[in-house]
Amino acid sequence: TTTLAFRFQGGIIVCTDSRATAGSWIASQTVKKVIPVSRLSRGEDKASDKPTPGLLGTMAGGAADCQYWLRYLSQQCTLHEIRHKRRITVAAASKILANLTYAYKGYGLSMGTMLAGMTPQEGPALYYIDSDGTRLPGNMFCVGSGQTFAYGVLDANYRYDLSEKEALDLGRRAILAAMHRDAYSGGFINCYHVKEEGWVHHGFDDMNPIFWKTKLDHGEFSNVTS
Ligand SMILES: C#CCCCC(=O)N[C@@H](Cc1ccccc1)C(=O)N[C@@H](CC(C)C)B(O)O
Repeated sequence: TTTLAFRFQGGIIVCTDSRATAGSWIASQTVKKVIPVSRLSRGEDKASDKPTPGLLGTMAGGAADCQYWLRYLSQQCTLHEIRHKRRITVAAASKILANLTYAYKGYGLSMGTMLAGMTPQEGPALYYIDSDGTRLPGNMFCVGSGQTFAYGVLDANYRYDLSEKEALDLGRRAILAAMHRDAYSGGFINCYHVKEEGWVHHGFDDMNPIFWKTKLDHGEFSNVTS
């Protein structure tokens, strides 16, 4: 897995790959590793331009652990919003998950997650939470077996004042680099933009045509002979 998220002037970009593995077996190429955490989404979240209010969570590590506990978190967030009649803050949502993983520390959970959202109280907020019980606020995180490849691209090109298009393209290019080099990352590039009104899905695109187009149009990956 390769997942990334970064804050910039236009909100937060969240991008992931879609591969699940079991050793060298590729179990899936179509895993949805970004899930809406508040407002349990019903049905397909087609790439559209209308923002959906709420937070996004990302998955890396044990597939079952991530799927189970992010759904649990989503339910806890919904309960919070019912009881307090207002959207949960990213700080509070991440604390629910961090407290849960810390309670299970040593039991063998494997999860590396990020929570991203924009609330009136916090503005654009991004947290890293993992199964060790670590909870960190930050401006940029890359999580998963391909994280180092993604960091290389982000660290070389990130600026806070990127335009929305530049930020989306940078997020996708960083995931592409990791999908190319990391055997445990691949499949589709899943990309979201989180802003004031909520999140917008910007595509679930097969990496193959994107890789060859990047090579052709930008002369990158020139070490690769077709
Ligand atoms: C078979 C099968 C289902 C997937 C098994 C399964 O959890 N694979 C894991 C790798 C892993 C992790 C811990 C123990 C063993 C195997 C996996 O693919 N994780 C990806 C993210 C999840 C959300 C898909 B990524 O981190 O690589």
